[in-house]
Amino acid sequence: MKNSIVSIQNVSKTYGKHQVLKGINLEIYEGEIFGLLGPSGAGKTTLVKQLAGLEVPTQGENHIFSEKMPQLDLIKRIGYMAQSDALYTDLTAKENLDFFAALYGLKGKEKKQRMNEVMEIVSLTDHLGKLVSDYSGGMKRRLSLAISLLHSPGLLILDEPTVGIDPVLRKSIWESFKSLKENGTTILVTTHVMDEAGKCDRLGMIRDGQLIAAGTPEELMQQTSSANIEDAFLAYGGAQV
Ligand SMILES: Nc1ncnc2c1ncn2[C@@H]1O[C@H](COP(=O)(O)OP(=O)(O)OP(=O)(O)O)[C@@H](O)[C@H]1O
Repeated sequence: MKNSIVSIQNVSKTYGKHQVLKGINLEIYEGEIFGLLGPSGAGKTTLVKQLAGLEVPTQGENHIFSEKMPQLDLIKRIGYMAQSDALYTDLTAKENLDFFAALYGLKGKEKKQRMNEVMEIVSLTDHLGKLVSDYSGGMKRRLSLAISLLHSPGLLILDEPTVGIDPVLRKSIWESFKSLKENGTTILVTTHVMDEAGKCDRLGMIRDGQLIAAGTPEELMQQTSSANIEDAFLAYGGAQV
């Protein structure tokens, strides 16, 4: 039996008169890399923010680790990387890491070890002492990713983590996702990049607030007789992503 880590149960969200999410049902299982794909404005960020505990649904429920969100204890077990970096630019990377490590209750040797490990994963070890204002866009994304990993979360939610990151580094970041997955971390990632979508264990295609398809990349391509994910998405009625 697969262990469900994320359970989205009939979730809808309305802002004023605008219904942004429409009756979404989805299960994400332990150790999966699940990709959420969809055009701009489809509702991906709205959904992942709910899963990170930053928003609540208008209808329906989200359960993480079998418990109803939002809940402070659950939030501590989730790593979240938002679409825009939430960094203190007038501090160094190390000072940023120190700040977030303190929020997660990391101290002493453990803190130092985790800080080194996460900076190693994102290849920023040599830039620990640099002011974040002197970081490039891609370096800031990587630092945000390092911060989301600090407390070794069981569920990692990444909203377009590789925007502004060059292909070589993107490849190495995806390799780290794979090793995190092998250690049991469940990863939910939103993306526009088709090549990344193909690396996910399963994909969910979202359009106009509705989940229009979910399955492995192979299943989605087979069901639509498509040669690639982009064509499968278009066949499901998705707009250009
Ligand atoms: N706080 C809010 N108040 C009103 N409307 C909102 C709010 N947040 C999101 N929306 C609207 O909800 C819709 C979905 O936005 P969302 O950011 O979830 O899309 P997305 O799929 O993540 O897009 P992108 O790929 O561009 O990030 C958009 O029309 C957006 O304007």
